[in-house]
Amino acid sequence: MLSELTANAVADALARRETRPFAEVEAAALAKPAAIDALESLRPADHVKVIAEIKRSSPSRGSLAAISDPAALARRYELGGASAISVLTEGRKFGGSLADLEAVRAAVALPVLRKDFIATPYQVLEARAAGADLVLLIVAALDDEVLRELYDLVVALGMTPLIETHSADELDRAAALGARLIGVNARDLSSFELDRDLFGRLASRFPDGAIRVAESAVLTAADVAHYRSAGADVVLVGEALVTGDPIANLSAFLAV
Ligand SMILES: O=P(O)(O)OC[C@@H](O)[C@@H](O)c1c[nH]c2ccccc12
Repeated sequence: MLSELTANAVADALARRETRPFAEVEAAALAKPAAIDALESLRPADHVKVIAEIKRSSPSRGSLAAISDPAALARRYELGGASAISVLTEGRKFGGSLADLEAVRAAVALPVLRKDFIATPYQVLEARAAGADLVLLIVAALDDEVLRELYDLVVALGMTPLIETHSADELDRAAALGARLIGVNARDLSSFELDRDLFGRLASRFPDGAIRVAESAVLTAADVAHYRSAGADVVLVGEALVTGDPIANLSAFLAV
């Protein structure tokens, strides 16, 4: 079942009146320098890798941090050893924007993820035009036909799709796409409840060769260790980094 949050965000995306014509965004996307190869940056290593997220607020946690200068925060993430930066671009619930992503892109050499409720090709083109290297696609939000269309477009534009799942069935759908980078979100987008053990229960279902990302619910190094021992190659962390000292937290997480 589609959560209310996801359903509303997808409805917003589908209903948006675009200010820039499709052809113009497409041309801007195609004119960009090539995207960074995020599969290379996130390749499994003998240490866990971190995707560090820029997130002002969320429906489950309310306001987290003001973040007046996302570019400065992204530079701290880079300095602290993050392997990629996630930028929430959803405005209504998460307080983000594509302008945040553009500012981050200009400030760091790391791959940048557009984290949003992506439901249309227009949003994918917009992501590339803003300089994104990765695009999040949430399996629960998309039927297989649209998921395939968006996945193929992300790849055709030279970007990497991060496929978000929250159940065995969704993980199987991600595998059927041929996804190389798959996340399990510990947060249930309907109830907002966290289940740190979901990743571990699903870990054996990841397709061979896929990079395994544990998303959400990392507050301490012990949480990172928990995910790592369950098989995570990468952890995606928001709250702990925007509310705490990002450099100190990153160094603790990377030492796991
Ligand atoms: O702040 P946390 O618990 O570290 O979580 C980060 C990230 O996983 C979370 O922001 C997220 C994961 N999937 C999403 C989909 C939409 C919006 C947000 C998200």
